[in-house]
Amino acid sequence: MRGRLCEAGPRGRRGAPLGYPAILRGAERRRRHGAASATLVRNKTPQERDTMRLTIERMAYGPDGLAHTEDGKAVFVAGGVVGDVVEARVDSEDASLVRATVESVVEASPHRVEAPCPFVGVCGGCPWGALDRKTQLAAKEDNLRSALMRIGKFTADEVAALVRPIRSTRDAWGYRNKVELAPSVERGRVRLGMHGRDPKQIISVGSCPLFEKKYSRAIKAVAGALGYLGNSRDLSLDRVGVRASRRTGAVEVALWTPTGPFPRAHVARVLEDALAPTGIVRVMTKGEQRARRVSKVELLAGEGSWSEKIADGRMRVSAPSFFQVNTAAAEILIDLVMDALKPEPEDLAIDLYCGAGTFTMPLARRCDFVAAVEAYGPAVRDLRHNIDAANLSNVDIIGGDAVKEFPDQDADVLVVDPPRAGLAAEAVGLIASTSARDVAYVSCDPATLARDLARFRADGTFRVVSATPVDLFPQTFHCETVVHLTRNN
Ligand SMILES: C[S@@+](CC[C@H](N)C(=O)[O-])C[C@H]1O[C@@H](n2cnc3c(N)ncnc32)[C@H](O)[C@@H]1O
Repeated sequence: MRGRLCEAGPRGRRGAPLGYPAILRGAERRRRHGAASATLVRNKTPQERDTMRLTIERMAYGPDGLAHTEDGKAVFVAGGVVGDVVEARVDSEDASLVRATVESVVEASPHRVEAPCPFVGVCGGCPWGALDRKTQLAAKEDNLRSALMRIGKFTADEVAALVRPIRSTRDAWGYRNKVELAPSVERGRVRLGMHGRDPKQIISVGSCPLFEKKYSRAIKAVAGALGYLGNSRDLSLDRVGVRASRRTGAVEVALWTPTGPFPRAHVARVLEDALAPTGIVRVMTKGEQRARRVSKVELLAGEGSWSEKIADGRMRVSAPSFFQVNTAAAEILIDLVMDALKPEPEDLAIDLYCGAGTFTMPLARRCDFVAAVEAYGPAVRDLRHNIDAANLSNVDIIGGDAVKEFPDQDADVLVVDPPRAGLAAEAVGLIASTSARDVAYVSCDPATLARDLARFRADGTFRVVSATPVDLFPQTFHCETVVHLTRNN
């Protein structure tokens, strides 16, 4: 196995991490399975579990490959890559679908590659890491087309005309400016690792090839320092965020804990010795585990927020605020939004779900005035800071819900970038009530995007000009899309 970047973890036969399918070769394959075939067979394993031989037909919108049983039932196959013939163990089955996990690859797909991490398929970070990039990109385009047809009810001809080729950056690995580590206790010792495919499982890794290459040491240093400290003191860590920028040199460690006593000075000293980050903060939360709210961000050492250069500006982002995890690909989003809106110096703009200002700042540099709406307090404060630091005085920052606090001012151009849930149902009518000539919809979920585009179509004020997928998250099924809508005449 090339380039073992991750250090420890669960291992199966031949030293492969558990969950990582064995690829059978030549005689061994023929002995165990006969000639590879696309037909499904059901055998009992020694553990009396059903296994199936399946051909993976395509990648699902999710971590798995998709296959079908002989009677046409969909099978979501963990560890399967489009084109593989696999022997898969059935994990669950109901009336409509089967979930299965690859036990062995009988016939490896020509699209299968060796990933630079042995935890592909075990760790939740890069479920498509064993699939070549070209096929990943094609699968993301297909998934967008499929959502627009199935959910948005666009015809195949309409979709063919609307969906542009996917845009991507060169970095297929090492692109993430942020990772999150979670604590676990193994044999009485505290460890920090990544969430597994099964989110309850924590995978101890020494580094992650998705994380910013220049700071590949950071994960091991933070996990080692906090694991060491956690064995002698109760840190009550919920999670630890590490953000790093090769452009500014900023490295921030954010420790998420409930309110209460915390060995601040000790933690800061140990982390500074281990990593010398530019900032260490503690994000204090309160409330029940599932619905914890941030009550305060406490500075432990250095700077209280992380900084990044993006497009023609610089942004500061505090630990709880959203920031696009792939800065170079986020610049493609900004270009696509500006290409769609073509803002003019006398234009009024609205930026809904604006975060810390990724689109607000480029709009403010090009337009006369921008009204920017964001619900999350820390992001509103970051936006205020970013606008001031950039000497921009033409932005009205509105803290609140994008629908309830929809700006009173009119707009010539408008951008929306909602979370995965997409737009609130009332948003389409509110957007249609402005005189905006063009709208850019930035989406991280093809399904809710397709639903919302159907709503725009039903409303009739705007029509879709183009939908451009952007590969913001290589090695995963996630895909960002920028849609350009223009006013119907
Ligand atoms: C996908 S992020 C985009 C942020 C920003 N446009 C960017 O690219 O950095 C979505 C943002 O919407 C905010 N948000 C979530 N629900 C909201 C709501 N109902 N009204 C306004 N903002 C909301 C989140 O806090 C988050 O900052």
